[in-house]
Formats: sequence, C-alpha cells, structure tokens
Amino acid sequence: MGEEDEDSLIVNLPIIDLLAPDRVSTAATLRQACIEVGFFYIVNHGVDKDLLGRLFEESKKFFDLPVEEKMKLDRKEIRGYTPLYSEKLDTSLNTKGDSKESFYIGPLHDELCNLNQWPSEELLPNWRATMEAYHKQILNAGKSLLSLLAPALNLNENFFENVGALDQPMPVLRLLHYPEGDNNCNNDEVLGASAHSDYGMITLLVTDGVPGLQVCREKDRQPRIWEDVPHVEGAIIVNIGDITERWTNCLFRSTLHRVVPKGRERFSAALFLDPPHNFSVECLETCCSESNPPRFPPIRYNDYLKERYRVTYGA
Ligand SMILES: O=C(O)CCC(=O)C(=O)O
Ligand SMILES: [Fe+2]
Repeated sequence: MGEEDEDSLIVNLPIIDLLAPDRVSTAATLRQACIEVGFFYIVNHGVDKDLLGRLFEESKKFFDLPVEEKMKLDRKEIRGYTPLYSEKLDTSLNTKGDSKESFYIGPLHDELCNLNQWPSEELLPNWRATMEAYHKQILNAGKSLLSLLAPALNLNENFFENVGALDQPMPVLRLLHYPEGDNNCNNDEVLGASAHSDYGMITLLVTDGVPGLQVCREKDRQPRIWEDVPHVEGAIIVNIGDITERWTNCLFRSTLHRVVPKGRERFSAALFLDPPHNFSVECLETCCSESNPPRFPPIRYNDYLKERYRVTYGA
C-alpha cells in the first residue's frame, strides 16, 4: 500500500462513498479497510464545504487570542481549552509535551451540555453558532457511516442504533492548532501529536490541507515505518478507535498515528464518536466463535475512558 516518494512514504487509503448505491460492495470495501489499516476517507458525507471554511476561520480566531483569554476557558470535564505542551499522547517520550493547543466541545444535546464552555460573544460573535452547526453535521456524517460499518461487520444496518450505542452518543469535537516551527528540543523530537491511537469508536477528521498526519500500520515492528496520509479535497479522514478494536475482538484495527511538524502552521478538527458512558462494550457476536473466543471482558465505556485520560493527562 505504501509507495516511495523521495524520502517519505505515502499511504493509499480507500475512499468510501456514503451515498454509493451498491451498499453491499461499499460495506465490503470498508470491512477490508478496517481490517487492513483502520484508516479510510469518506465522501458524500453531507458536511457543507462553506461551513468547513468557516469552521477553520473561527477556530483560527480563537487560537489567535492572547493566552490569558484562552486560559479563561481552561479544560474542565473534557470541555474547553488545553494549552501548548499540556498533553503528551506518547507517554514514553522524553519531551515537554506535544506542540499543539486544542479546544474540546462536548455533546450539544445531553444532560451534560451545560458543561460546554464558549468564548464570549463580544470577542467572537459567530463562534458558537459555527461550532454547533459543524458539530451537528459531522455527527450526522458519523451516524451515516455507522450504518455502513454495521454491515461491514455482518450486522444489521441499524445495529448500533438498536443496541443503544447512539442513544446518548458522546460526540466530542476537538479543534486543534499546531503552531509552526518548534521542531527540536534536547531529547526526542517535539511532535505536533505524538504516536497514539484514538480511544473511542470512530474519529472523523478534517484538516486545513497542511500535511503532517502519518500512520504506522505495524506498531510492534521496529524501527517504526511512518506513512503520510495525503489530503484529499472534500474527503473526511476516518479512523477506527480502540474501543471498536476491542468490541470487534481485534478484527478492526485502531492504528497508531501522529502529526509531525512540516514547518507550517496547521489546523484540524477531530470528532471523536463514542458510545454512551454507561454503555457496556462486549465482544460482538459476529467477531468471535468457539475457536476465536472474546479476548476482553465486557467494560463500561466510562471506566475505560477515565483510565485513558488519566494516563494521557496524568490526572
Ligand atoms: O490533527 C490531526 O491530523 C490528527 C489529530 C489526532 O490524531 C487526534 O487528535 O487524535
Ligand atoms: Fe488521533
């Protein structure tokens, strides 16, 4: 799949058309992508192009604010601002932290929605409306993808809805800003986002087109081989998260990825789509058998998530 391009490798990921009339063959392509690499693109996802432009404009306006202003919305309950270097996704590294800042926006319509924090309307009048509109559209794209992911697992199209995985889903939108420069420090290289896999069900990622995202398809092989994920205009990048890997008994892969500095400022926005917090994640029937028994016991999603955040943020 990877091919040489001077000194870097480029991964060739399939494009999944959410509106393709032949759902059976689309689900088969999706299944293969999830088994082989855990990353793919989606098109015909229903996210408005102009809204995407506004998302990045407003995101930039927030990150351009003075740090004191941003710190007024410091992250609480996984909502709000995280400053530069406050996170280190690869905890084995000897660096001061990842060179990125971010802003988390939690679900808009659940009993916790009042925990979301917003910049003041005087400072950024269109900010909240833009983020809410994007949040809704990208969540719909995620739901529509899940209705293809279910048949890709030999399950009924409505499986995720029927088991309650979408009752109170936990879509968390994370705006990301990687400043330019800042390449090296004494020890390991400072990365925009160090090597990690995502925790949840699926992640839907849009970027401003600036390169930097890379995947490592064989995490246990040394030295690690990193391949660039190219920008495809109009497409959304999707990756399988750890809880889906666990849910599918490791049939679908949650692939290691990272963001490396390419000497340019970069913006992206990731929607982490998770099941409800009290949802019990238990090996899917179509992913185990007598000869391939479940590798993990059932786990309440919230217990799993808390542990992952504790390790990443050290709190
Ligand atoms: O910014 C990117 O391209 C990737 C971000 C990412 O992997 C994450 O936030 O989990
Ligand atoms: Fe990620």
